[in-house]
Amino acid sequence: MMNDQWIKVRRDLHQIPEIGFKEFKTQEYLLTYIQSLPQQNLTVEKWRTGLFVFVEGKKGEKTVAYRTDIDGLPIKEETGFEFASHHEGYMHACGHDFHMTIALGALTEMVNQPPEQNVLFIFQPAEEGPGGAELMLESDLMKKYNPSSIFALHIDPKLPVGTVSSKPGLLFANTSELFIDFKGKGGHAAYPHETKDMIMAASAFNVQLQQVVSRMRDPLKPAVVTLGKMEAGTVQNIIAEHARVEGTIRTIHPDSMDLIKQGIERILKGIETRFDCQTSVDYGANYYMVHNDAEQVEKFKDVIDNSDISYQDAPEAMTGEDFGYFLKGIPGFMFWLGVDSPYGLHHNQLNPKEEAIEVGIEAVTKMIYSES
Ligand SMILES: CC(=O)N[C@@H](CCC[C@H](N)C(=O)O)C(=O)O
Repeated sequence: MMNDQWIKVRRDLHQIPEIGFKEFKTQEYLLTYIQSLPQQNLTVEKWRTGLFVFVEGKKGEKTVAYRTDIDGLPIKEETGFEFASHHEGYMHACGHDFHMTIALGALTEMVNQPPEQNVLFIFQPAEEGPGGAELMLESDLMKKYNPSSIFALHIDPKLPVGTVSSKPGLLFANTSELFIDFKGKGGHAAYPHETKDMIMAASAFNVQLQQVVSRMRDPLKPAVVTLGKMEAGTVQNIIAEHARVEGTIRTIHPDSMDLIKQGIERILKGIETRFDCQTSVDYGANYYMVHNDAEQVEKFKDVIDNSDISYQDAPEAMTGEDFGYFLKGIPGFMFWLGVDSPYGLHHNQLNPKEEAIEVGIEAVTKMIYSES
């Protein structure tokens, strides 16, 4: 396929973003495309809203796995693209439309020119949450295919097109979601002394939360705590009886995660006493760090050095990726693919350059063909 045909696939997928475990149209689109390929060395199996696609190699002594994520985000797209999301309030703002297109491109090449070794393409749901990787890793299908190595990519808006980047060891952080509810006695805005104001409670919590990283965490162990959403109240003249904050915790060291959670819970105890209210905390999805296998990264570097693509050493990032679970079970790595967008990941105007699709397909296929 020429690049403009891949651009069409990317744009088709861009129009149908769906959130974790609801990727029904996406799965259908992927299946329709995959079923249009010659099927002689292919086995396609559904797993919830994802897919396992096995390509039998010529020797077939071992299996290398390549994973793409397939879900979108609950963000209202503001790109103004003619191919913008058809799903109001949802957008492929993390590049999974690119990731899927590149996986389909690499799969097509594997079908047309079978590799020496088997390849397992994993189309994984729910990367943004609640997490599909850990469940897929534990699935019977994964046990059946039992890959000996695994890799994946993520688009990088800050890198130029034609560049990939990775590093041995830690690439992405450990993450935990954070959801906290505050409940108290609401009431008339004119009688604050008869109420427990949950806007005040949540606001006081947010201010104290900043001290978890600045005062409770070991400064030599990097961490981030961010609240991305806050909701409270019903109308301007009623004191809110309920407030909710939603956020994420990121740490480089797995043990810092527990300490930060303990710090949050201590602050919440204080908030309960001070505001005479109840709080409840839920840590949602927790992702294990992405820790790259040094040998696999070295091999990838060699493969890229023998191509027109440039390789850069990547810094560690506070991004999270449940691909880390696959790497906990199988040696492998993740790399960044340069897409040169003025807007970053999770931005409503993310605009990755489509020329990067071909670069991604080349990097992935070259890595797979290097398995002799
Ligand atoms: C690559 C990327 O942007 N990944 C997401 C993963 C989200 C994990 C989870 N929902 C959380 O917020 O902890 C990221 O936000 O880094």
